Amino acid sequence: MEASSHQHNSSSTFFLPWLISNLPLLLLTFTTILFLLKHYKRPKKPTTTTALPPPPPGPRKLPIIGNLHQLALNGGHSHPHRRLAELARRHGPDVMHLQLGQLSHVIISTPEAAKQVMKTHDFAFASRPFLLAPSVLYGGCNDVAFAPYGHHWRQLRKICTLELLSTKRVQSFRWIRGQEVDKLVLDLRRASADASGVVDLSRMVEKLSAAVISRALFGTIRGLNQAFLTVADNISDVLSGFRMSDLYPSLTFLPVLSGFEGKLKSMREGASSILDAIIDERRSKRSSSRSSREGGEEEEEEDYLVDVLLKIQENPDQVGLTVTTEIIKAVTLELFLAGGHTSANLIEWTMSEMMKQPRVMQKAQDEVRQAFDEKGDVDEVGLHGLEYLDCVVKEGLRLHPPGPLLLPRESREDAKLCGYMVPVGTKVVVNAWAIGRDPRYWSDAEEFYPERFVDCSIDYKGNDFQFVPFGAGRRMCPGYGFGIEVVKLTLANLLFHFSWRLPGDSRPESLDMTETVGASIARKYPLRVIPVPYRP
Ligand code: HEM
Repeated sequence: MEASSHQHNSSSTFFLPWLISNLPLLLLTFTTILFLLKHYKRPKKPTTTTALPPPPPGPRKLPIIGNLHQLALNGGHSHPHRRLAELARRHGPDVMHLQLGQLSHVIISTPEAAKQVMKTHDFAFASRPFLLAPSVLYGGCNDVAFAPYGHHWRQLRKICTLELLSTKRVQSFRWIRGQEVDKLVLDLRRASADASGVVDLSRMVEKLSAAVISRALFGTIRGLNQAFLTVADNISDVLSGFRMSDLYPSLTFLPVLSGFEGKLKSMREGASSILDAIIDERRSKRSSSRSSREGGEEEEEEDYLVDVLLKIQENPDQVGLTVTTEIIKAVTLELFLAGGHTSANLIEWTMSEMMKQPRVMQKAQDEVRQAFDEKGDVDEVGLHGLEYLDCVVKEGLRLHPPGPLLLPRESREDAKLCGYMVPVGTKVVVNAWAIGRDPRYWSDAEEFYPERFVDCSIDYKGNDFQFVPFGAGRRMCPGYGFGIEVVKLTLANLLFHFSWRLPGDSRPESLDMTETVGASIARKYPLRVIPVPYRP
């Protein structure tokens, strides 16, 4: 007891002087704590307005393959644009998430969502994902369409819009289109004199379209065009669809083991050696015409698209990009692929739709014949007043956009789409085919009815998001003017010079309209028809 009272006394005698001497420090600490307590703000619990938006909805995913099985399952339609439209209806009408292999994809299926991707957030979605086939075929990112967003793409895109595919340049090739369409009409006349009179219009139109673009690109180069056509045909097949090598990019051995990479490399070598020969020939033609000009002889050489690129190569200060021969080869090959099949497919589908609906064919024919009857032939300048033909072409594009899923984009930053979060690096696929058939925007959407475009300002120039066959925004097709001229001139000639019948006793409504899968959607079965000349 005594010991404890002693202890107590000794501690109080020690504590008091300590307290007095440290009082200022204690007061400071105490007031600091009080201050901090008063001004400390608890971090707010996330409220619904500041919370991250949810990811887009989508069907359930399986391990490893994600949703690949849903894309592959036929369900009556084997084509990706049809299958994606069907899945979107059930799982994500505007924006749908699909895990395809290792890659996160977002599928856009309505005009509202398309507007957000290609207008509101166009900058965020202006890049392209890495795809093995174009990367090997174009020797890295030497081309335009598959190049990621950046300096190289911006400069090449400028060259495309200002130099290669400008309205003036497209007009300068009017004589090529005229000559090739005249050849087609002549061939059809000859065929109509044959016993059966049946022609494979799909093949003939394909030939015409390839000839127009290859002559605009390279002029006429003996023997080389046909070889180039064959190589380019094979290439366009490998550029289509979703490929395993792209969906599992980390499995780099896949394309090697399957032989796909080897096939791509040999295609590249084939195309490259033909293009080298074409470019050499154009270079020497240019230099000989330069020397004859210097020698006082006036020899005007036509500027084909490859010449425009060679000129830019010779004057590198013109653009902020060194245009190498590899770039020239990649761009010309790409323009050939982008411009050939697309126009041909649009012509064959529009003709097919008119074959199914003789009323539309007759109306379009009356318009064209009325415009050119006196002259006896169609000329391109006179086409611009033909309103119904315009509507027919638009309706063809609405129901059969040659690139139904446009070209894939990739998000360069996180973005909010229709209330959903789309993280950087997501692959974005716009289903232009589904958008063109959205029943909220198009009445009797499945019907070929060109009158819907009469007195209607909706156009394909990238401002109306319910109709985006050429895409919109920074990545929109720069060649639509070129394509549309070929399509209109060909259709007008087919309508003016011939009436059309189906072989045998086939009824128009029974014409098969099955699609085949390729870089551009073509008819599975060629359009076999009988041309009956309007005038002998
Ligand atoms: C009816 C004919 C054509 C159709 C339907 C068509 C359609 C398209 C589509 C859907 C795209 C992707 C747009 C996007 O991703 O938003 C595209 C891109 C492109 N098209 Fe066309 N096209 C046609 C004709 C042409 C022609 C004739 C050329 C050139 C000769 C051409 C050159 C290109 C190029 C270079 C790109 C890539 C643009 C880029 O990524 O910056 N196209 N086209």
